[in-house]
Amino acid sequence: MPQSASTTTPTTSPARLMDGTALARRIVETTAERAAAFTARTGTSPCLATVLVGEDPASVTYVRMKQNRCRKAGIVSRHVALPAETTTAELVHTLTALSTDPAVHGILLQHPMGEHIDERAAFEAIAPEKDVDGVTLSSYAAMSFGLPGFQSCTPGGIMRLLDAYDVDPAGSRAVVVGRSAILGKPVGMLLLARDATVTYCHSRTKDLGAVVREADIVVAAVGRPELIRGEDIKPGAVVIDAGYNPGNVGDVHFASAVERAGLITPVPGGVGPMTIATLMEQTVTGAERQLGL
Ligand SMILES: Nc1nc2c(c(=O)[nH]1)N[C@@H](CN(C=O)c1ccc(C(=O)N[C@@H](CCC(=O)O)C(=O)O)cc1)CN2
Repeated sequence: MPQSASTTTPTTSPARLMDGTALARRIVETTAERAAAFTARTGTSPCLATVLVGEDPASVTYVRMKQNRCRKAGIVSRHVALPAETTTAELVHTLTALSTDPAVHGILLQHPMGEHIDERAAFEAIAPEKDVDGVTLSSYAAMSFGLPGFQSCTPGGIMRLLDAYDVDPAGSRAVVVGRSAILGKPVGMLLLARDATVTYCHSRTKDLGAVVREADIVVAAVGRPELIRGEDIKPGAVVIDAGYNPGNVGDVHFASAVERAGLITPVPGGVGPMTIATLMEQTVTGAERQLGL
């Protein structure tokens, strides 16, 4: 029976790890079966277009990881590499072309894209039915109302992890540290849609530690290495570390947090693999929907 995060018993033993690698592997296996069935029925494979502006080394790595996972899942990947000086208009043109190409079922625009680009204009050039990374306003509306639609991949992956570990957000106090468009904001919306009481913290939040100490579920999504420390974790809380920092360091100081949390995601091996598994799954869902299957 799902456990409400607000009723998990405070613990004095180290937290249980939430194994994102294992869950992601199972999701990709199931996705590969669905992709094979799609190919058998339609004579064409699900296709994900990845778009990268510039050559930021971390982004290059993430896109490569997505392409590798596509191969495992039986998804064709088509990559569009654009120079760093690409304008918003040029990027919008590329995304519009992919949006109208019937051979492409999903579009991933790697983030960040460079300060000169109007990020919202770029994301909105992705057709909602191909928005398998959950970044358009249409997808945000679906997430905030708890309606079917594509979820932002890291937030969607986090919700899957909570479900897999029988954590029911309903009635719990969830604190999201960070308010980015692809992570903090949407994960808060998904938690709210599942009846958590959600607080967002950000750079202007006063006494961050005091707010975090109230949380039954903490989602750290701010991109500040080891910002959240064990002393700020309520005993028995569920701690989700969604921080991507150089050197595979999360936003949570793992060694101290693991001593207080009830459940905790490691970095690496927690939220990261779930991000890509969610992308694979949603790409096949997009392909199925577009062909009316
Ligand atoms: N358009 C998007 N841009 C970005 C997203 C996103 O979901 N959509 N998320 C992040 C980065 N990211 C994917 O793009 C990502 C980061 C990390 C991982 C991951 O699996 N990390 C591994 C460790 C990897 C390693 O060993 O080098 C882990 O945590 O276990 C996946 C995806 C920003 N941009």
